[in-house]
Amino acid sequence: MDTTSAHDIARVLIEALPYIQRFAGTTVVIKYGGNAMENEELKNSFARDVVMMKQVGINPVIVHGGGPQIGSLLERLGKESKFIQGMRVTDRETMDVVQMVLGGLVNKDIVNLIQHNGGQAIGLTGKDGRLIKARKMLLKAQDQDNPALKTSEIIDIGHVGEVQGIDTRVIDLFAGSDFIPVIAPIGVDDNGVSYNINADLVAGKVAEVLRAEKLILLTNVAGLKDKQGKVLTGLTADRVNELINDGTIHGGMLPKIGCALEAVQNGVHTSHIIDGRVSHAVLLEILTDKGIGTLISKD
Ligand SMILES: Nc1ncnc2c1ncn2[C@@H]1O[C@H](COP(=O)(O)OP(=O)(O)O)[C@@H](O)[C@H]1O
Ligand SMILES: CC(=O)N[C@@H](CCC(=O)OP(=O)(O)O)C(=O)O
Repeated sequence: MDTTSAHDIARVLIEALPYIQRFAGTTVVIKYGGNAMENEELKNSFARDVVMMKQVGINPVIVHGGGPQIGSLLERLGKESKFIQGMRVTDRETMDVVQMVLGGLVNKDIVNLIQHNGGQAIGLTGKDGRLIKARKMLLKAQDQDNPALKTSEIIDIGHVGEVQGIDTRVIDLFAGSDFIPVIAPIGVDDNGVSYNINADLVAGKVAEVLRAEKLILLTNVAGLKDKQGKVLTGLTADRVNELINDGTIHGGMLPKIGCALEAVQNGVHTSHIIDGRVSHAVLLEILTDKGIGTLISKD
């Protein structure tokens, strides 16, 4: 190693020091999904980031998605994926596939990845310790002429749930230990019925109940963009509502921004929508002066 690169390393470590001091002992909830979960190099860089965070005293809690993985198994089984307002229509058979893919394949893959990169991880679904209490999502139909408006008609999308409550006791077990919890977004109701829940919604609620310092949502774009494609940051509720009303925010970004905003209004310090296609995106957000992506705060 020459002196220049040794100096670069020293500079980077020193830049990270105030952030390590500030965030040590806090909880950071990360929604892991998209490209960062499909590309080998990005998978390992994500796992290293999480292991590094834990090592410097931050408590990462991972909530993962897996929509594309569910879709590909359904396709192999000859079943078509159907989404209404961003939610997967989930009949009984689809619910079995969701549980196999999210609770089995994807969850254990992430646990394995973290272990392989030098950390300790435990995989959970919302059924373990009844961590995620769910209820059936009652989806209101959209007005045909104006999709931003909802009608009173309820559409039945099967076993799709929303979070009714999070029992933090299971997660609390890990706070003082070396283990990083990895949570699959499957919930259960009072009658033991299982529900498929959008992973962004679960991450937002988990961050709220844990009073997390940060909620970080990894996605496949550089952040929330304006109509010209410029990434916006430093957003508050008023500005986000303007961007929703003028149509700048639409599609999959709507629920994402919704839970990012709700989280900061319910006690999370900041929410971040960041680019999962960038290697070490999580560490760049947490431990550098510039940060990356879109930051949302209460005021
Ligand atoms: N204003 C916006 N800025 C950025 N992306 C937006 C915006 N409005 C809509 N989108 C769309 O939202 C998508 C992200 O949502 P989604 O695909 O559901 O993400 P993920 O699969 O990571 O949960 C982007 O790929 C983009 O197509
Ligand atoms: C109800 C609903 O739509 N659930 C999602 C759960 C997985 C998820 O949210 O995955 P991503 O974050 O990768 O999209 C689904 O079945 O696809």
